[in-house]
Amino acid sequence: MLSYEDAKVKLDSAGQSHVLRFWPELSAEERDVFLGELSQLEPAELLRHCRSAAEAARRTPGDGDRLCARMEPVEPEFIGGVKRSDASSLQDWEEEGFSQIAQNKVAVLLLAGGQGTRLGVPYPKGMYDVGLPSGKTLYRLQAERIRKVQNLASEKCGSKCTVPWYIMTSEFTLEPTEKFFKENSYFDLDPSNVVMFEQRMIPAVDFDGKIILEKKNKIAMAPDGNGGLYRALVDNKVLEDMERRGVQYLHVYCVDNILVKLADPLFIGFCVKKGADCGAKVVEKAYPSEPVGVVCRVDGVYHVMEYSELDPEITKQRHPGGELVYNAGNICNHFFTRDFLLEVALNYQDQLKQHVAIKKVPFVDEEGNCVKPTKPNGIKMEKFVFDVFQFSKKFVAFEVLREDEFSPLKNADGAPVDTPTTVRRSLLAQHYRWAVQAKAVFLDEHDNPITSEYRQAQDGEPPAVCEISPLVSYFGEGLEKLLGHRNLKSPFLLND
Ligand SMILES: CC(=O)N[C@H]1[C@@H](OP(=O)(O)O)O[C@H](CO)[C@@H](O)[C@@H]1O
Repeated sequence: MLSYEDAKVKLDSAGQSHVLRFWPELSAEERDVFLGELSQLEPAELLRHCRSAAEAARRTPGDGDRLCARMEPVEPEFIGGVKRSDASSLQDWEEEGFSQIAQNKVAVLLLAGGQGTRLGVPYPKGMYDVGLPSGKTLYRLQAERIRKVQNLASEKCGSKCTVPWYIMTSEFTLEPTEKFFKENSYFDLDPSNVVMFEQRMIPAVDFDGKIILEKKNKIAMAPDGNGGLYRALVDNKVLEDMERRGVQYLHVYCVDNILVKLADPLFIGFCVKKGADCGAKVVEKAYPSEPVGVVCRVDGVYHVMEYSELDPEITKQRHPGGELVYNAGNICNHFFTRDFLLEVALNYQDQLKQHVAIKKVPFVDEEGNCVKPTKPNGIKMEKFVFDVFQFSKKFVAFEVLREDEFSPLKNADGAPVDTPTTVRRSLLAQHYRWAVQAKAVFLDEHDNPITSEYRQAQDGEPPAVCEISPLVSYFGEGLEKLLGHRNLKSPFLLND
């Protein structure tokens, strides 16, 4: 254990002596906890971090503007996609994806270290129950899709296979996530194929580069952003684990999209066939200020400009036909080869840009009272997962349909978009469409078939409540024999 003297030297050398100012008031137990936390900080790194946070905070607005000035949209012909490609190419890519899955070469990696501040729940977002008839949480839906895609690949290719599930958590989410998985018997996945690891935390600092104390014996820490992935892969020897299992391709995604297609064979197959080392799924942006990053080029290199750093005027630009110029919305679904990740881990992870988020960070004042600030007082530095695209030798983008693949849970109910209500609706609307496509007939409360006109309603609640277990259908397939020409009453739940 670090001694008080060592901690003092460490903090003094990083210009952070104030961190110990409440030391005389702490109990023996509180001191131990504090020293335990401080022992994890490395002085040189700490100094660099605090300095660069303060510098970056001074520089941010101009920096974003400079990048925006060098942005260009990606050429439409560069983007592959569900609407853009012919049926036989789509089939070809999907078969390729299934074949790679069947050979145990594909894994999924979930980014689940975030605190879900906007959603406002004190537990990991993946544990959220959005109010589906089945009561399934986001984690359960994802686990069941993994089980189903494994089964589909095994059936199609005649060999039993596994899609390992890597889950990057943080200090906030690791314990509850582990507990939740155990309580739910790993959703019937083999626990040895679910690998949880933790990303690093870094201190939040004030505008002068001084570490913020959250309590008298606790530094305000925050996860290092989803780009902390690359460091965490090294810290936790995850790439070695992938090598042992023979995994070559990785589908990385963030936890909050209820429609996520885990290990999507079409996307994987597309990327593999194109010889890509790195890829991103995109959707057409819904409106100029939609909070999604934009896939574009900066100085000719593929890049995602994050919504928080985009000039609002640029987001409003339109082509003469009315379409947004920067239309390729990032849905945080990425493809990487293991070789590419290895190269990033070895050569580039230190070069990843630090993005600055100015936040309200709770702190202790001079008298030792805990204060919840009313205006931003601190800087959290974050790395972004997509900032490695610039190192790619062959980057591809693949456009998918929003109504089929993107509905994220970001905000609490009451907000206009991306709430438990909107994501529940998106899933139920998709399942309703699948059932209707499979020629099911929904009956209204008077036992009359719901008319086709009614069926086509896109906004709001679907005309009937229909939920289909991912264990029955991964993406709408195989439903005709189960639902074709059946009369169904709402709410209808199709379980395995
Ligand atoms: C750093 C990062 O990955 N940001 C992503 C991520 O942002 P959030 O701030 O987590 O909502 O998810 C968005 C899609 O839901 C995507 O558009 C954006 O680019």
